Amino acid sequence: MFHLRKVSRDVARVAVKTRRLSSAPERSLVDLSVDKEGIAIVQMQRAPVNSLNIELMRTICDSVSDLEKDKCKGMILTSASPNIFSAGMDLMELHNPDMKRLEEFSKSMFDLVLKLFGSKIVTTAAIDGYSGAGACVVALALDYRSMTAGKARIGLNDTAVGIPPAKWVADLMTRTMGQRNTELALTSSFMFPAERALQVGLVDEVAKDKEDAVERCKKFIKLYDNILPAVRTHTKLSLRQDFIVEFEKNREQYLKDFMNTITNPAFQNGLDIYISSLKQKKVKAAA
Ligand SMILES: CCCC/C=C/CC(=O)SCCNC(=O)CCNC(=O)[C@H](O)C(C)(C)COP(=O)(O)OP(=O)(O)OC[C@H]1O[C@@H](n2cnc3c(N)ncnc32)[C@H](O)[C@@H]1OP(=O)(O)O
Repeated sequence: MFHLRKVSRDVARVAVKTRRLSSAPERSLVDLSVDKEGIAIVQMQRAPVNSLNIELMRTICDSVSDLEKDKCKGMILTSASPNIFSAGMDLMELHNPDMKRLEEFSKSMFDLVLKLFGSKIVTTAAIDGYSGAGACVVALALDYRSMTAGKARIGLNDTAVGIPPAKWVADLMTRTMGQRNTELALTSSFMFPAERALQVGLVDEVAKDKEDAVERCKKFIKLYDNILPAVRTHTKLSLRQDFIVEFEKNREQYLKDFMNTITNPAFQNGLDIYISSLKQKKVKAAA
């Protein structure tokens, strides 16, 4: 039987005072700070929309590794962009890609999802704005999500972009929302406002603004204050092991499938149109 007791975590190295790690140039895509309680804020700051390119994904991944090494209590993934959590995968990485870079991109995406999903620390997201496709996948890989009410939307709109969701993506969503809700969400590419996302289990709480969303994440992380970190991690990972093992087993195939989808001329034609429509929207808005 596990003995649950109040533990004094080894946060001294990280929590003596609020620390910023964003001064190093390779860290400029995220602002990373740790408060005196050992809770880290990993704030994406790849303007304008935090689209996930190789560098941003690697930076988030490395930040989480650092926080694990430092035995942080938990992390909150958030965004510096007002009204946007992240626009998902960087469409420019997918548009007429260089094959070597596309392979690196796919690997970085897999590494990030596995790092977050299998992280030893408590992982949360404060979602204050749009969180589509790849960004929704990233959020789903975390332990907890709070999302602001209002204009923010979250969902896996892969089918709308012309990407049939991979089995692992569907599995990840099913673990959180169940089979029926996942089927509806994936086939329709529905983008959920916070209240609807809460109803289907896509997010855990609705917040009134970003500050409230961050506070809710902190409160969630602190729920574990009375649980031994090693026991919590062991329990989490044993419950997630099936997904991780299956992913590692099929990783090469997932890579091939993703690369085949992206390099398919029909997908590239659709992407041309999609990117033009994004640019057009901007032109129309400016007119
Ligand atoms: C784990 C992976 C498995 C799942 C695979 C997932 C694949 C994907 O993630 S594909 C990406 C899906 N994302 C989208 O479809 C979002 C598209 N973007 C939008 O709907 C809107 O841009 C927005 C709601 C995010 C923001 O709207 P807003 O009006 O504030 O800004 P815009 O003027 O539209 O955009 C500003 C600027 O950013 C460019 N941009 C937008 N999204 C992306 C993106 N995903 N990748 C690259 N660039 C993006 C947009 O074209 C504008 O660029 P310019 O300033 O140069 O015109």
